[in-house]
Amino acid sequence: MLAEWLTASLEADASSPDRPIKGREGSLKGGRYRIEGPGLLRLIPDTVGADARACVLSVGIHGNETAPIELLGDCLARLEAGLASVGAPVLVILGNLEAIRRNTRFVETNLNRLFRRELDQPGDEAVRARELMAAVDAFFADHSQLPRLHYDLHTAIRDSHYPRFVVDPFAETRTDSEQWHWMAGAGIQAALKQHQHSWTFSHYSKHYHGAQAFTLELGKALPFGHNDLEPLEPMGRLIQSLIAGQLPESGEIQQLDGFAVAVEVFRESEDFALCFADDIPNFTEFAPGTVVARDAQAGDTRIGDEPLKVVFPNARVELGARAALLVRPVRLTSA
Ligand SMILES: O=C(O)CCC(=O)N[C@@H](CCC(=O)O)C(=O)O
Ligand SMILES: [Zn+2]
Repeated sequence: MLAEWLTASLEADASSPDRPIKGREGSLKGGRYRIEGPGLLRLIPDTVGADARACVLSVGIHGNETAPIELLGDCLARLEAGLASVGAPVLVILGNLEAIRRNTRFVETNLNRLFRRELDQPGDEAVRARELMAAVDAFFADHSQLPRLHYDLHTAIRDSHYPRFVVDPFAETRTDSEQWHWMAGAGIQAALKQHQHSWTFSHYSKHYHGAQAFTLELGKALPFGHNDLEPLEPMGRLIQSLIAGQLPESGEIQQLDGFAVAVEVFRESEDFALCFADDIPNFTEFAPGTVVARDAQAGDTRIGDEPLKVVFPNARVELGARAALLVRPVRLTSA
């Protein structure tokens, strides 16, 4: 049943989405699972491992980013087959169910900009954001004695000079350097530190719950069945270690290239354009003086005295939304 949970969540009747599966429980090696609602599953250990974290693992916050869903599906299948065990409490989240069904990034609005407690807007994605925030709040409250962790797994729209990288959301709390070691051990190639609040799902867990929380970009967004999961095997092992309540494989910080956001470009008007080809890879560098964006209201965005690299460029975002990040190299420290 567990391996089918992802499929069952997607197949649930949209008019009564939780009817077929909510409340179902089953046993696993080392513990059990309980289905909490549509796209919400808890793994419950019999005994919590000495190195366990309270882990939130989310996928499908953007509906067309399928590789993380397949990766997590493989981890759940291994659990169900008794090839792996549960040793930590885990909340598994399948984010935007309707967008996954439609293989689209979102239906009405980008779910990954809605994770703020004051959110009062209507619409299906806002309803889902409130459900997911409540699920995370309840989960962390139930495990307040454990360190908190949230990995929100994504894939990027375009190719990248670093196919696998993490975004470290801005927050008052420090990022634990142990995380850089785990990321390096899991085949992550770069880390990008945010400079201001972004109201993404990982930011929610870091800002409101003090969790170690990241958005992980694991390759390029492709439809189900077209993903090459081989480069994600080390990430699969990291996830399996977290579920088992064990310390993951550790790599060297030097294996990760560090970056920090220098400029965030927002689309302020209908008359907005990015001044480079639509298909350039993430982390493409622009020389000082280059105009990278034109906006009828905000004016031109020109690279200043130092070269900057562009990440997540997207001219077709909603008005007021982020259209690109311009980033500079920084050193990741183990302090
Ligand atoms: O490839 C892209 O342009 C977007 C990929 C994606 O969905 N990225 C996340 C990053 C979230 C963050 O900044 O932490 C997003 O845009 O929501
Ligand atoms: Zn995404």
